[in-house]
Parts: sequence; structure tokens; C-alpha cells
Amino acid sequence: MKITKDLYQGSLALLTDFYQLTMAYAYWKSGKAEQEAVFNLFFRKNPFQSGFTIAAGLEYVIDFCRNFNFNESDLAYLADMKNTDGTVVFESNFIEYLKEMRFTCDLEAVEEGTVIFPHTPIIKVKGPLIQCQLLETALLNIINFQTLIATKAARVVLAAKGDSVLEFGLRRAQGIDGALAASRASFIGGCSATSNVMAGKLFGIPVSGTHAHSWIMSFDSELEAFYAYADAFPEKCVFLVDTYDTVNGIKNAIEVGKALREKGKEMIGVRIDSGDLAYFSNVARQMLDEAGFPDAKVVASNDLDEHIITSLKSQEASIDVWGVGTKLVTAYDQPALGAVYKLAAIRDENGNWDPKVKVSQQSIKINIPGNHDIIRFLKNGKAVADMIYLKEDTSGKNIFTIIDPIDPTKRKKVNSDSMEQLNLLKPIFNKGKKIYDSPSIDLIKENTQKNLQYFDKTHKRLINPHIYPVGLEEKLYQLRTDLVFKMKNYEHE
Ligand SMILES: Nc1ncnc2c1ncn2[C@@H]1O[C@H](COP(=O)(O)OP(=O)(O)OP(=O)(O)O)[C@@H](O)[C@H]1O
Ligand SMILES: O=P(O)(O)OC[C@H]1O[C@H](OP(=O)(O)OP(=O)(O)O)[C@H](O)[C@@H]1O
Ligand SMILES: O=C(O)c1cccnc1
Ligand SMILES: [Mg+2]
Repeated sequence: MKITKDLYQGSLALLTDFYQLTMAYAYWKSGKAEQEAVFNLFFRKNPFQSGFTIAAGLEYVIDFCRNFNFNESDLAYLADMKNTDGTVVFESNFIEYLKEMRFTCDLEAVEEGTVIFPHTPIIKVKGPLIQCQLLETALLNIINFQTLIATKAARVVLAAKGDSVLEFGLRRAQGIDGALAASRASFIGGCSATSNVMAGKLFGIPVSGTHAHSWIMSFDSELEAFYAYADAFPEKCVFLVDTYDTVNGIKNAIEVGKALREKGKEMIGVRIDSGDLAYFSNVARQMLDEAGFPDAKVVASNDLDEHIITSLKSQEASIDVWGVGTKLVTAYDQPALGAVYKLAAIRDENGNWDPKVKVSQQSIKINIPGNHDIIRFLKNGKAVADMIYLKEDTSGKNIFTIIDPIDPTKRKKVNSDSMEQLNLLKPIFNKGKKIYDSPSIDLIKENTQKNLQYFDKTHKRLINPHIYPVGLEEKLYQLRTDLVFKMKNYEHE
């Protein structure tokens, strides 16, 4: 089986849960398919007990929406589906409808690299109910994973405090697509380069790397292996020194480094991949300095994550570059972000938005109804609070009360006169037409770092961060509460 083009046959439209298609059919049957709706994609908790989250995945979403149509083989597959009584699942007129269907929605989204928080929409889709519904699964699949990994990468990079972080995850990632998307998201989160060559080609991410133990083991001695590598790559020598005896490995690296220098080349450094990384990095630093290689870098790898890096920093390890694989690309300590996609409003027959709410025993699970927007308030260049609001409730106002969606006793008053305001949702598609200039991957990465600068360091602490205020504008909060009471029929009890 060919796993790329042939497997998908050039179309991703069936990359959805079956229930989206059964609902689509039922919307169509009941005449609701074209009714205008608004859906929001958001998550409920920052991952990794982080104080923030980094949005990523929009480029994939854009690509998915632009190619959102069912091809002949998709339609043939659906037309062939049978119920248990032998009748077709989808009647032929519906198959025809799907054949003609094109993406015609408005889509707004926070840009990749934006710092975001629970409850606020990352993506807002407005358009025919049937299309909004059919997009749900793929949009969640894309945003959930890339946002999760970009956030993990940002944490690892914060822990590295300005040192380069190389992403080494391909061999341990969740499959081929997981690996590619993780390399992209890791770069957005702040990694300097990836070892994943295909990600380099597809996304324009810098590719880098050292060599493995197998290289050393294929020779009779480590020294021979280092000399041979230096011959092949005099400009790219990072010698892996821990195959047999780390101290001896460093000695051998220094010997080959001196030989390189005689030829006018400088070794880049050494890599340590086992043992006590604090101890051996300090030994390496001292030996390299004493031998006249103060600029040679010490690269460390081996099951690193943000916590081990923080610990190594506090032990004053002499590590300049961090190679991070498994725990980054698999989001080891939290394998899913848990973002959801919920209907927020539907246009009634008079053309008004009818806000919708899903009631839950857990207040964290009650969505925010209405065709809402989100503003970030900034004071002197620092983010103060994010407000989810309905435009019609706020026009002409300058003083706002922002209420925590879970705990209404938590409130913040904001006077917008003394603040800068950022509209976080940017228009991406207008009636199916792309109106957004996609930034380069380098610009997205810069955007992440610029965004993080808006936030106080207490929100970026890796453990027990200070919670950044995000809430509902008072009137929206009231609308939501009233709607919950109405749907639960409290007035009749
Ligand atoms: N000084 C240190 N402080 C905290 N954690 C460290 C320190 N040195 C290494 N580590 C971490 O401890 C773990 C060591 O794992 P493990 O015992 O499997 O490796 P190892 O035996 O040294 O290497 P390998 O199995 O690859 O030969 C790794 O996650 C590594 O990043
Ligand atoms: O540890 P990670 O963060 O996933 O980084 C990637 C790892 O992949 C390589 O070796 P591999 O783990 O394949 O073999 P080893 O552990 O036996 O050296 C490399 O030497 C790192 O240890
Ligand atoms: O280039 C490296 O050093 C590398 C690449 C992948 C995995 N581990 C290490
Ligand atoms: Mg390993």
C-alpha cells in the first residue's frame, strides 16, 4: 500500500467522524442544511498545567478548507454505504448535493503563535450549518495537536533560557503525520531546528543534527570514527562522546578538534546523550576550555523536557544546546489538549442570532453562547485581561466588567480609555474566499516570542503559574446564565 497520495486519493473530505455525515444528511433532509450558524473552537484548560497556550495549526486548517470537497471516489464510497436492511444510507440526491458543495463559510481565527487561554475561541466558523458541522472533526484534529505541541515547545524553550533547542522527535512521534505536524509546531513554539528532513523540505524549517552511536560503533575505535567524520564534514563536527567512556570521548574529540584546527576548521562541539548530564557537561566544559576550545558547544540529549532542563540549569550544568525528542513531540505528560467545537448561535427566520448553550453539570463544560468576539486589553505593552463579548452589548462603552466563566466571584474592571486593544480573531475566509495573507513560518515563530513578551513572567512560570484573567463581558455572562436557567426550566421548579 502506498501511504501518501494513493492512500488519501487526493481528498481529505472523509477525514471526519461518521456522525458528522449522518447529521449532515439529516440537516439536508430536514431543510436546515443552509441555515446560518456560528461554531467556536476552544479549549477549557491550559495543557501541562501551563499558564498559557500557543495557538498553532491554522495553516493546515486553511489548506483543509480550501480543499474541502468530496471527490468522485469519496462520493462512490458514500453512495455504496448500506443500512442493515440493505437500503442505502445516503440517498442519491444527497450525494449530488455533496458533489456540488464547496466551502463558502466565513472563518476567523487567532493567528498562529498567539498566546491564548481557556474559553476563548481559537477559530470561529460562520456559514451554512451543514458545512460548519462537517468541518468539526478535522479542525479539532489539526488545532488540538499542533497547539498542544507548540505550547510544549514554548515551555521547553522558556526553560532553556535563550539556549538553542533542537527537535529530535521523528523516531518517537505518533506516526508520520504526527511527526511532521509536531516538527512544524515545535518550530512555532520556539525550537531552532528539527532533525526531520521532510519537515525541513515541506515547511522551510532549518534542519540540523549530529551523528549516532552506530557511527562510532561501526569503526574499531572512537578516535578513528571521529577522524573519519571530520574528514567527511569538517564544518559540522559535533562529536558524540558517550559511546564507551565519556571522559575519554571528550579527550578524543579534543584531539580531532586540534587536527581540524590545523586545517583551518573549527569543531562545533560535543554531544552527551547519557549519564549525569550536569556532571559530564561540566567536565566537558572544563576540558574543552583548558584545551583551547572555549567556543566549542556542549549539546545534551536523552529524555529531556522542560523540567529536567530547569533542573540542569539550577545545577549549573554547562549545556549550550538542548536536543529534545520524545517528550516534546508526543506531549508526553498530556497527550491531548481537549479542545472542542460548539454551536454558539443560529440565525432565526427573522435574521437574528439565536444564542445556543449546552447545559452541563460541570460549569466548565457550559459553552459561551452567541456570535461573540474577543479583545485583549494591554496596558504599557503588558496584557491585562481578555474579554469575550457581544459587539451589540459593548458599542460606545469604555468601562467593562469581565467575569470569570466558572467562578463569577472572580471579576475584573477594565477602563478601555487607558488601554490598547487587540482583536484576537482575524478574518481568514470571507464566504469561502481566502482573505488572509499567510505569514512565513519564520514570522509565525517571531510572533510567538513577541506574544510571550506581552505577558508577565508570573504567567510563564512552569509550575503553579499566576492565572491570567479571561472572562465574559457582564451582559454576555448574564445572557449565558439566563439561557442556562431557561434550558433547565428553573422557572418552573
Ligand atoms: N543531573 C541531572 N539532573 C536531572 N536529571 C538528569 C541529570 N542527568 C541526566 N538526567 C536525566 O535523567 C534521565 C536518565 O535516564 P536513563 O537512566 O535512562 O539514562 P542513562 O542510563 O544515563 O542513558 P542511556 O540509557 O541512554 O545510556 C534522563 O531523562 C536524563 O535527561
Ligand atoms: O531522548 P529524546 O528526547 O527522545 O531525543 C532523541 C534521542 O534519540 C537518539 O537516541 P535513541 O533514544 O534512539 O537511542 P538511545 O537512547 O539508546 O541513545 C538521541 O541520542 C536521543 O537520545
Ligand atoms: O542529530 C542528532 O543528534 C539526533 C537526531 C535524532 C535523534 N537524536 C539525535
Ligand atoms: Mg534515548
